[in-house]
Amino acid sequence: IKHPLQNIWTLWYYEPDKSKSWEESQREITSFDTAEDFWSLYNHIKQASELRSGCDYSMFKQGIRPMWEDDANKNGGRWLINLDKRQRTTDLDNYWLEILLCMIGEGFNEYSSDVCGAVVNIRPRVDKIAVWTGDSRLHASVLEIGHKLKERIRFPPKNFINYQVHKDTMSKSGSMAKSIFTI
Ligand SMILES: CN(C)c1nc(=O)c2c([nH]1)N([C@@H]1O[C@H](COP(=O)(O)OP(=O)(O)O)[C@@H](O)[C@H]1O)CN2C
Repeated sequence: IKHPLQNIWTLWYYEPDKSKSWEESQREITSFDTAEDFWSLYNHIKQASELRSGCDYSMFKQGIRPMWEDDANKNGGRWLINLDKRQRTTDLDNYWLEILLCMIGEGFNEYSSDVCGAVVNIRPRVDKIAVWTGDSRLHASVLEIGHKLKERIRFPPKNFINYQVHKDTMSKSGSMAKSIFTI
């Protein structure tokens, strides 16, 4: 028999399309709820580093759309990892896979219920990976998730990741949204 996961997860793919709204360009690929089905999906699709600039993968718990406005995300925020160009060939795919495995394996322990999903953005200058949590006011939970994230992907301790509230990211002026935590 297959190894069941605690949650059902859905993979989304975003490709910029001038003729469509941002939301219409978010395409639901498929959902899975066993480890085996995760691996068949993962081995079947392009690696994040092979996507064209402007594209995203998102993996969220079934029923949560990969957007700020979803009820599960609207009071939440994200731990944001910025990767420079060089890291696209070295770290991007490794970090992304580790984060996917951590999420589907409920690796954030008692705080796994606060995790909504993760997003990887392939961009011309800086690629980004983010873990989205459901309530930015649960500071203990947010911080635990952040520390677990850095530990799991073996992020260099001297490098920092920031937690941004989605409401601040939505209203950001310029490229830098406010961060409420930096670890
Ligand atoms: C429902 N809705 C429209 C809506 N809901 C959303 O949840 C949502 C958007 N729109 N996003 C749009 O993409 C632009 C780039 O963000 P980016 O995160 O790709 O990052 P870059 O600026 O391309 O690096 C954002 O500025 C925003 O326009 C992003 N986003 C998450």
